[in-house]
Amino acid sequence: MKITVVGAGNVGATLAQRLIEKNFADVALVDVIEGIPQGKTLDMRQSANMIGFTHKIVGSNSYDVTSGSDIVVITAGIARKPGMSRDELVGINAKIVREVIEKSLALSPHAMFIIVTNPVDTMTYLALKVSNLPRDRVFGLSGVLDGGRLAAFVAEELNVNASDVTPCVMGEHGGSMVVYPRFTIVNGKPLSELVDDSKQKTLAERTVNGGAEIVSIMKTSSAFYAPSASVAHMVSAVATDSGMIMNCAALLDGEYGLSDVVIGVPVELGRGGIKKIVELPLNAEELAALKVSAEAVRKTISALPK
Ligand SMILES: NC(=O)c1ccc[n+]([C@@H]2O[C@H](COP(=O)([O-])OP(=O)(O)OC[C@H]3O[C@@H](n4cnc5c(N)ncnc54)[C@H](O)[C@@H]3O)[C@@H](O)[C@H]2O)c1
Ligand SMILES: O=C(O)C[C@H](O)C(=O)O
Repeated sequence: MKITVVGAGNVGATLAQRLIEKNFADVALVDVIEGIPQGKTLDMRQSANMIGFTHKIVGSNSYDVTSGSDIVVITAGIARKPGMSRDELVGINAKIVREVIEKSLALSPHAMFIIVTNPVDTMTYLALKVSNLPRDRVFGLSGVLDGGRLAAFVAEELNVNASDVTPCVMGEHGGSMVVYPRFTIVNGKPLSELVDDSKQKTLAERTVNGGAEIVSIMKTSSAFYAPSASVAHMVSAVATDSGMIMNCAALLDGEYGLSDVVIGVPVELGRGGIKKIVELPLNAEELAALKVSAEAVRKTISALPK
């Protein structure tokens, strides 16, 4: 297997490290900044003796090294600064994502694309349009990360391990994201039965603001450890054909009564990408919140440069 990561910044380089350390694929890392992907991958190669990986990792400013990739992860782009919303990045990042898709698809026509660049739902929609690929091969990082945050906060609140929590966060990777306590399971029990409404609200609010909280603390960068771990988790599901259900930014075609919009929904991941979109039995209030979220994404999609 061969995986390309485009963007050798915080998320991209950390992801490349996580992937090569998993040792199930060769990795190519590409960036526009001269020397950065080359230097970072040389550095990683010099850890093979201690870590024990045997696959190859290369870095370049040219797409030649990406040829024949099975998976291309796009992390190239600008990250927000304190006080900004992810949507403010739409114009600048759309140009970058368009260029990356065109260049990488030309050399890896059978690849699937995992989009990380923000605003991710809209960038995934753009990637689908530019590539003209089916929706099973183009999807984005959202609910795995947002769910990871919810799991961390629930674990702190209930004094359990984060891995005891199966979180459920759907919708936009943005201000209208929806946390579903009825579908968030802690050691077999729904979160809605374990904490009162007010605590559920607090946990949901912290999750929705999870990215902004980190930006406001770090000031010069946004999150990258949990984001890179989330993408590595998604890539592993594809590589091992696990069929694991993960919440990803996916194009809807009638599911949840929505079409021609990308939002976070549970999907079954395996070889070939999205095997199936899972429709949870949402009640009227839960479904209404998802529809509001889809409208927020549609608004950002309408701001894409023509
Ligand atoms: N979807 C999510 O959940 C999620 C999570 C974390 C970060 N993000 C987003 O991912 C993106 C990257 O975040 P980061 O923290 O790694 O930023 P970063 O600034 O550390 O790295 C971005 C890299 O992209 C490179 N780049 C820019 N234009 C390029 C191009 N045309 N071709 C190739 N490389 C190019 C830059 O040189 C830089 O090295 C941001 O848009 C951020 O908001 C999304
Ligand atoms: O918050 C950001 O801008 C980066 C990313 O989307 C995140 O949620 O950490």
